[in-house]
Amino acid sequence: MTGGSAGPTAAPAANSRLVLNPTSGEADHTERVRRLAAEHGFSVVETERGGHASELAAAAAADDVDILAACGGDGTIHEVIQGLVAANALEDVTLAVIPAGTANIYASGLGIESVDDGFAAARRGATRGLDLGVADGEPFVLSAIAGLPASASTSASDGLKERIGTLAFVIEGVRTARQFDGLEVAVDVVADGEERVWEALCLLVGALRGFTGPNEPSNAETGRLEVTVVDRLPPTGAIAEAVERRFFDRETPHATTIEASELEIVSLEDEPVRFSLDGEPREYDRVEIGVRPGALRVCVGEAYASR
Ligand SMILES: Nc1ncnc2c1ncn2[C@@H]1O[C@H](COP(=O)(O)OP(=O)(O)OP(=O)(O)O)[C@@H](O)[C@H]1O
Repeated sequence: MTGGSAGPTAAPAANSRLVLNPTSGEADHTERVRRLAAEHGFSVVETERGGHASELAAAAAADDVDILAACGGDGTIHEVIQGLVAANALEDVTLAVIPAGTANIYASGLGIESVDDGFAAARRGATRGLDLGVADGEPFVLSAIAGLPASASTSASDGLKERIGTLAFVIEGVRTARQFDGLEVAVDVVADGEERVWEALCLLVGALRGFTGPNEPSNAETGRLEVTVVDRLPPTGAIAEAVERRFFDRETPHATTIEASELEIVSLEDEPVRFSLDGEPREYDRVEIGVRPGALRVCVGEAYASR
């Protein structure tokens, strides 16, 4: 029997590979994902250490893989995309996302809430070209946040992360804001061809707009970054306002939100600016942030299409 089109092996017929981070989330997904991957025609490569997912993604591109699935949390997706960008392979490879991490914010935004959803989306084959943020040459899919303690993005409790995703990172940042003195940066933003310069306390740059968690609409197809700049103010209150502005869409007097195609951030202090890039800590004395519109071809779930 050759099998009907409804069978799990019907698609993808292409050269499909899955990069599996066995340590993501509860680290109990490996066996099941391996079985489902085999059923869906994906060969599997496992990461052995931090950063390995980037190398495996670049190797997949070199092997002419058409559909590359990233199985893990947002950190794994971040690394896989880094590898594809480094290999200059974004145009040749379609990304599939199989959520198995603690925070699966990107998957949620794609309408993919489970491992099964991820494989179903890959099989369905509906794709979108989504915007990719770029900070100092490094791609990010969710956000670049400066002005929160470096630990904020990673210290939120797992339960909190699971429930409210990105917001947890920011709330944790606000909670621990007393531990830092504030950010002194100059922000130069190009929006609609006009240039604006701020001295800011806190900066939230989203590649995906309104990307607050499950059930929230997302839009990564504007070709623009959503930039929230918080004026210099006593830290805790100002950041809380930024959070309200960014995540609850409330008007706040000290935060400005604009859509921009590029921005430059320069530290006005002796030390570099600490960023959280998709939850990963980074430091820059000066950084250019831009966007590659529609650069990432991604399999989306049915929930995404219905938005
Ligand atoms: N085999 C491995 N052993 C240890 N760490 C690994 C391995 N493979 C990948 N990593 C690291 O795992 C992290 C990615 O975790 P991921 O986001 O997928 O899962 P997570 O459970 O959601 O993690 P987080 O708590 O950071 O959100 C990255 O920092 C990556 O470098």
